[in-house]
Amino acid sequence: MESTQPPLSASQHSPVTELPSVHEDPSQADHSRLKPGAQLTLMRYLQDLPDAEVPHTDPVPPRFHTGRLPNSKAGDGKPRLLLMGQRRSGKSSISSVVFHKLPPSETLYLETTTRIKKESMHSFMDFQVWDFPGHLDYFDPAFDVDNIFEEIGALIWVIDAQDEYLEAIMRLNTTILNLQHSYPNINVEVFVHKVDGLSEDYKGDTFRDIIQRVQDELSDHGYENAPVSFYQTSIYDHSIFEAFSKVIQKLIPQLPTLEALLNSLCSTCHIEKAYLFDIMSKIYIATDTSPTDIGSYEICSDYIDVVIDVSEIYGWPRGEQNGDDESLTETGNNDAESLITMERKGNNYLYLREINKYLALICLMGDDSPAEKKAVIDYNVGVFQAALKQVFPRAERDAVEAPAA
Ligand SMILES: Nc1nc2c(ncn2[C@@H]2O[C@H](COP(=O)(O)OP(=O)(O)OP(=O)(O)O)[C@@H](O)[C@H]2O)c(=O)[nH]1
Repeated sequence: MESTQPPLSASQHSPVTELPSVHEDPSQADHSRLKPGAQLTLMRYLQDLPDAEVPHTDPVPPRFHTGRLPNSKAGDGKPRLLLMGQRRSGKSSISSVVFHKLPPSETLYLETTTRIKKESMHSFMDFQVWDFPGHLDYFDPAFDVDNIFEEIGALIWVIDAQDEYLEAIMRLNTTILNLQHSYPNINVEVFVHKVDGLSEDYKGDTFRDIIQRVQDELSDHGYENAPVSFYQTSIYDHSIFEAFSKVIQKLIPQLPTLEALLNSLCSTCHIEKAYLFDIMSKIYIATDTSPTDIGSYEICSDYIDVVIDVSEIYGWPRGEQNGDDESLTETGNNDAESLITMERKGNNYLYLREINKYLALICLMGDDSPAEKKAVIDYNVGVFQAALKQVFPRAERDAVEAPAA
């Protein structure tokens, strides 16, 4: 990794450790069991640059993940997140709250989905969200199953925890078993949803019961270690964003690189927790590897809301401001930054820096990170920002080509 600026440390002015190399996963090399479409992964969507392609026969592993699978064809399709589950389980509500900022209470007025609703999301990576009607039997011969599941990123199965869930589990298992031969690598993400209405004890019992039933039934059919993950979610708190963050993170091949960069930044600047947020959806696409607690995510997520609200009032059209100044057009915009104090078990600091058009870095700092270190933190975050440009070149290119209106 080439960096024009040597980084500084908050305590001693020593360089930040060099960016780690991330090698291609050899287990991904053999996909002969899969249908051609299933061989594609999200990587190729992420950085659709000609120079990001890695020839299959290249004996030298790339130093950084390139955003493309060696055997993938160049295409302009987008990875899909499929939202499936029983009627009224909350699929449309989830999509509306996370991606359209619909206030949760207004989901009461959402109409039943009668046909597959396909939406494209444009952010640091482009993807599609397909919202399925609850009653649909997609394994009916009338449906082109390959067309639905071919370029899928994740299958999100929503189960209403406040309702009778046995049939939902049965349909989920049927779907997993049907898919396992052709698409064994699909991530199945089960959202045990609407947990807001349940008592703590009942919530835990229901969650465990659902996991047990799904796993038992799958192993009865000889399918051990199915790639299924479970989350407790509700649109009335941050849990749905947290769950979506984890789903999306699995689709980002550069995640280990991002985590290593954030770890490095945290240790150099004495930051307790750092999140890289997708501003539009408030999904965090990476965080450092120190333990995450929902509380720190909530603080950061609320802070993004404040910053967005303020910038909507006082913001300016950045495209016009950039002019020809190369240092500005490189990142697509001026850096927006702020440092505020918060009363939360002492003097904690929140530091936000807009990284590019799509991403913002938010850091949570404890007592030992007072404002006087801000210059050093600024500098190191600048180094982090420069490194990120190499990890997500496409986001930068978009920011230059299509400045925000
Ligand atoms: N308590 C609670 N209610 C929720 C939650 N999410 C959704 N709901 C409610 O569940 C009801 C059904 O939500 P929808 O999003 O329409 O469900 P759907 O799965 O899209 O339904 P179909 O379109 O019929 O397949 C609505 O009244 C929502 O307000 C949640 O997290 N908690």
